[in-house]
Amino acid sequence: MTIGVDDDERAFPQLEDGKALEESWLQICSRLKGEVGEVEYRTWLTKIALGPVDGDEITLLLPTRFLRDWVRSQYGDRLSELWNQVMPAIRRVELQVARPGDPVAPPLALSEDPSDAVSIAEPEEAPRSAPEVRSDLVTALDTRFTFDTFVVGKPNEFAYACARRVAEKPSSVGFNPLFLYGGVGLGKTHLMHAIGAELVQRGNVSVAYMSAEKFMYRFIAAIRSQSTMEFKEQLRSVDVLMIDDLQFLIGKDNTQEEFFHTFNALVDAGRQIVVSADKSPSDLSGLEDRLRTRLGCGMVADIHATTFELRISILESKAAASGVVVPAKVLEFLAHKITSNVRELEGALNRLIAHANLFGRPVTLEATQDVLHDILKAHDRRVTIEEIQKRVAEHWNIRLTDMSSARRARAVARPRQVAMYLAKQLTSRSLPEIGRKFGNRDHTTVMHAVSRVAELMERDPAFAEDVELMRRMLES
Ligand SMILES: Nc1ncnc2c1ncn2[C@@H]1O[C@H](COP(=O)(O)OP(=O)(O)OP(=O)(O)O)[C@@H](O)[C@H]1O
Repeated sequence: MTIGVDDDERAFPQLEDGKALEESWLQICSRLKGEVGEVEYRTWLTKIALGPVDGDEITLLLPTRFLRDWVRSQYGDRLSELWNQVMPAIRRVELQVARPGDPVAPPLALSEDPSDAVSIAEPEEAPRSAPEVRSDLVTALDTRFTFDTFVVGKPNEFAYACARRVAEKPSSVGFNPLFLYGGVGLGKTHLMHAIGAELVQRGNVSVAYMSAEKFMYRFIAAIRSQSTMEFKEQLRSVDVLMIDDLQFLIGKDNTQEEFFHTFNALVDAGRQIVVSADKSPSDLSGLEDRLRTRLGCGMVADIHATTFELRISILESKAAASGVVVPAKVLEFLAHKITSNVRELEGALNRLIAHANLFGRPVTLEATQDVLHDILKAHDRRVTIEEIQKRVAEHWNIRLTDMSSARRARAVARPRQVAMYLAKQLTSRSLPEIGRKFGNRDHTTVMHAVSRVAELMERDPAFAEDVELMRRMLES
């Protein structure tokens, strides 16, 4: 088959050949979608527009240099193969950045779902794993976190309603940015992923979700590799940008600055921003004033601590989804005992369910007390990290603020490590949670502190006695 293209003209082929080209493209899209999965397809591949054909070469156009490079590196070979299979006259595929005035066929609208439009057998091979391809900028959306699996109650109904609204009508006046805040493990990340999943499912939007920590590391990496322009371009080409745990940017002035510019560029271009943090914008001291002001300009929604009723509903829903029968008595017991956050509640229930499945025994109250012995013990003590920091600071005669400061002098660093060690031993907080309470330190710093203190306790009996004394005081 030949494609009627005048050599000098490099025009998008019209009439029959144009139609054939479009049909081939629909088939290729359908195959690609089956191979890479819905989310990835919508994020990256719907940005491609058909460009001109020149002899045996077709040009595919992308809106930015970054996208062009990304699509070339991730899908370039596959695109060539598919074109060649579907339309053997095409032997080469050229990927280019669209220039103003380029003759192009528009990208595929999502309403024209290619898999519906053309019936083609799905490929046999397993789809490429999304996290691998997206890890460079975005974290793949967790498919478990949807609106359907989010249990709504008084403490989170407002945040839930706002999240739904943004998912239904992104960038509406008054909802941009959407700022979700609340304590640890109360569902902020879950709601953000739910927004992303809904948006991707509904329409032709590209969604980027990442933690503020990842934002910073990507930014630093871009500076090192002298590719900040690409980083900016990549971020600014998305329709919806979601940044989780923004409090991580406190004290990271350069990254804050970059985020501020990205934020402005996106909002000015009518794109949606969703941000989460552990405090409201006005309480995020340590963030630049101008950023705090802009963050508070849209909709600010608080997720409150769970109530007993909400904890029960969440447990009921998760138990039902697992298929294991968990008696109401056990659910009530857990909802009474584990009040701090949903993540822990869920973790406890999952452990019970795993136990029941493994040993084929029914879940009873006795079994619960036995299986969750350590978690329940930690909750009985109810020692808080703040309390540990205060007692340790008093004992070693340092300022409480040094628990979160950047000072590295041993007289300060050692008691801080002891406090981290005790926080790990006496509370059920995870390493990242502990790190956050110690001036937003990384979980690896906490891990190092825990092993360092354990090692010192083995070597130095006087030090071990000090730490043990501290532990007894805190436990009593
Ligand atoms: N209302 C809810 N319904 C169902 N599951 C929930 C709800 N709230 C929280 N969860 C579950 O609890 C776990 C922790 O939630 P999530 O990670 O969203 O918390 P977070 O507020 O982002 O915490 P962090 O401050 O640590 O970032 C997740 O597995 C989530 O699915």
